[in-house]
Amino acid sequence: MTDQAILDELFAVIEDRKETLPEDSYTADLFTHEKGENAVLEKLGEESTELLLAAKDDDREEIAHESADFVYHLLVLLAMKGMDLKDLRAALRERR
Ligand SMILES: N=c1c2ncn([C@@H]3O[C@H](COP(=O)(O)OP(=O)(O)OP(=O)(O)O)[C@@H](O)[C@H]3O)c2ncn1[C@@H]1O[C@H](COP(=O)(O)O)[C@@H](O)[C@H]1O
Repeated sequence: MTDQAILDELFAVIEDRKETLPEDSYTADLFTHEKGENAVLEKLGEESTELLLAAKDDDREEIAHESADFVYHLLVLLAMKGMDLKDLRAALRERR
């Protein structure tokens, strides 16, 4: 993946997992979880807490790691809601 396009490429992989539901995919597990969307909502809660703790520790490596975990789960949530990165970009653009 190129750095510039990494979010779009990750989102495309997430959409593919949503469509094909491979057995060995963590992403597919989130889409088919018995808790429904609560599975990804709980992960977002956990990841945001882990991000806050990393920030409080001033641990830049951990901040980057937990931010990536959070963004990945955020993209899964957008895909679950039938939304995509265009919605996120549009919301950000409206604020400029
Ligand atoms: N970017 C991610 C990604 N980020 C986080 N995660 C998973 O999210 C979970 C995070 O939960 P936890 O914080 O509890 O994780 P942990 O293992 O306890 O520890 P840490 O991650 O906090 O160190 C872990 O299981 C990670 O593997 C991800 N799982 C998949 N992807 C990407 O999604 C795509 C599809 O992956 P599969 O669905 O696995 O095919 C691939 O491009 C992957 O790189």
